[in-house]
Amino acid sequence: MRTQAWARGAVARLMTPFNCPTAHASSTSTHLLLRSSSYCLHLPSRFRRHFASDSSSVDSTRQNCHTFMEVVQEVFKHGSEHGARVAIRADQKSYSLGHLISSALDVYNILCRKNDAIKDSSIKGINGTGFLCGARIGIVAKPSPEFVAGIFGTWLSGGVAVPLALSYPEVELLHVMNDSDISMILSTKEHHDIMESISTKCSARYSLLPDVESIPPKMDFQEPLSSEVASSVYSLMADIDRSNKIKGDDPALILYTSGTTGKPKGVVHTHKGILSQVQILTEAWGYQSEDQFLHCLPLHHVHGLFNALFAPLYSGSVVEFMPKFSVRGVWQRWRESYPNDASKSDEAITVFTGVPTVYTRLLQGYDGMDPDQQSASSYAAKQLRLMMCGSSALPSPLMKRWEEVTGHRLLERYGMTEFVMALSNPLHGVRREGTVGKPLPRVEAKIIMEDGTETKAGVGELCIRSPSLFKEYWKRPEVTAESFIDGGFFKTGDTVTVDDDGYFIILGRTNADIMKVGGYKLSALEIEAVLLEHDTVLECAVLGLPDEAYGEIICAIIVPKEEAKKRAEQGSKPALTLEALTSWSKDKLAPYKIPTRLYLWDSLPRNAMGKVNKKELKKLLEA
Ligand SMILES: Nc1ncnc2c1ncn2[C@@H]1O[C@H](COP(=O)(O)OP(=O)(O)OP(=O)(O)O)[C@@H](O)[C@H]1O
Repeated sequence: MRTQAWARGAVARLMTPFNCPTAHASSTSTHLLLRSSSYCLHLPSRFRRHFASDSSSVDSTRQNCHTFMEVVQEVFKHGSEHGARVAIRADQKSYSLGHLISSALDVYNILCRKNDAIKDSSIKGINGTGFLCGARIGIVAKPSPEFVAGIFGTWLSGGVAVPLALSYPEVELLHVMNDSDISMILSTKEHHDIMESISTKCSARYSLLPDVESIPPKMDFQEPLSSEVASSVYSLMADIDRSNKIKGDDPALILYTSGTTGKPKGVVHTHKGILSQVQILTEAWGYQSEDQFLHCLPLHHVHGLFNALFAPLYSGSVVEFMPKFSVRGVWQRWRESYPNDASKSDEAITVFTGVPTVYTRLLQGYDGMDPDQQSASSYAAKQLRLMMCGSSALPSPLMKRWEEVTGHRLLERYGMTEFVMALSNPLHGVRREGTVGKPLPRVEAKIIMEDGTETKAGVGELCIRSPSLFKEYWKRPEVTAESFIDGGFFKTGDTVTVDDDGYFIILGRTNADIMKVGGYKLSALEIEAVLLEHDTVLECAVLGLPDEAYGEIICAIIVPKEEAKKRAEQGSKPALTLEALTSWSKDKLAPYKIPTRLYLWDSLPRNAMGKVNKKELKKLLEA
């Protein structure tokens, strides 16, 4: 029987003496390891349970867990097979949960070694436990196993992980780092120089994330971990856990909002909240250990982090990172998964989630393919189990076209940095276009009108209560206090209504998408949805601009489709005029909803999540 090299490496690394409070506890298990002579025993079959669908014992122990890391530890403890199963794929390599944990323990060691320095520079005001006492650890890495190990290692150490965007310009990165008082930055070789220099500027420590070892290509990934290695790694984690007990209420994560309506705010999530959220998503969307996710989203927002990473890992699914979204790459990956001969590859993708712009771009790519490739692509996409969309409104024409091409009626859901996901169309049942469905399990939603009273069917502000609600805005106690109404419901700032069957309709951000025109309150999202039905329109953003007579006037910024642009260039005329748009809109929109100003642009400025910052656009247009 083979001994797994990575696991032996992990054990060797675990023998590194710690200069931290947990060192003594940990050394007990390292002594045990020193005495073990064989790593080749397999665990008894009763421990070889299925990762997610296993029945009694894993489930019941999981229910007693208060943190995501406790769940990871439980799963690892309950079966060596689980530790050896592929959890992540990236750059043509596969990584098991065991590899991730082993690397997380390395990160723990790094943080232990720099413990005093980290604590010195960590600020008060956060009630964390563990040896890091809630110090913020910035994680700057592309979507990769190193990123995941960085988060796990931070959590094991009692730190608060702050995933940072690689796309941020230096000023913004510095703003977030200074705002969250980062004590230490963990990054990878690729970003070494810039991160080292930035860490100096914000007086933070800096360290490289250790490389995560991958499963050797020829190794059967189902081969169980040797029992002694598995139990040694587990007992070390248990030691850490005993002496470094992290509580469910402790802060675990700070994520920054997209900044669509103002300067990004740091949102603090607890361990308990994170665990609740992954359980809610697993239950609602049927995530399972057979699932394989193709992940092409940034990891500093909830969509990429929870929906496409934490919840799949919790469910025992495989997450395959495609760090740079590529239209061609996604279609190709689906075609490889399901070659057009009724076969399915072992690594076939089953779940995909994206923002509306991702689906728009995938359709553009599809339109550029030859008929054979189109048919192979449609066939392959149809075989996936689930395709989801969210983070901004999914326009009806896009939803319809996607369904024609792939057979998938996209599951649209609604979420926010502050509570992750709250409303969703169903996995089974009617997915209603133009709506974001109903509250997820254990989530409560109510609509509060301007006078402060609740309405069951009218228009008002959506308020959410959920076990996954954030703890607070980082260092903004007044803003936190103002964001809640009685009973602990969070005010989302989104104006919504419901249809006759209780499906929620998002009318938009109250302070960016709700326009006040001549006494009417209008939803920019509703008008955008109609304009997108026009043959010429590829993308659009509708917003209100100040006007003396009407309060605001409706302005539409339209990105025309390529063919329309070409036709217009040939005829030396604009792709669309305001007159033409007005006449086309007459039987689709009430007269007071028809835009009175039109701009034709080549593209819309979007952030990493594909969102348009209307506040910035307004400033630009007003100027
Ligand atoms: N399916 C959806 N349809 C319409 N809007 C959505 C949908 N999903 C999310 N959103 C919008 O995204 C918002 C949440 O995004 P996020 O938490 O990133 O904050 P933001 O509003 O973009 O930024 P900030 O809070 O900094 O202004 C929601 O409040 C809502 O306006």
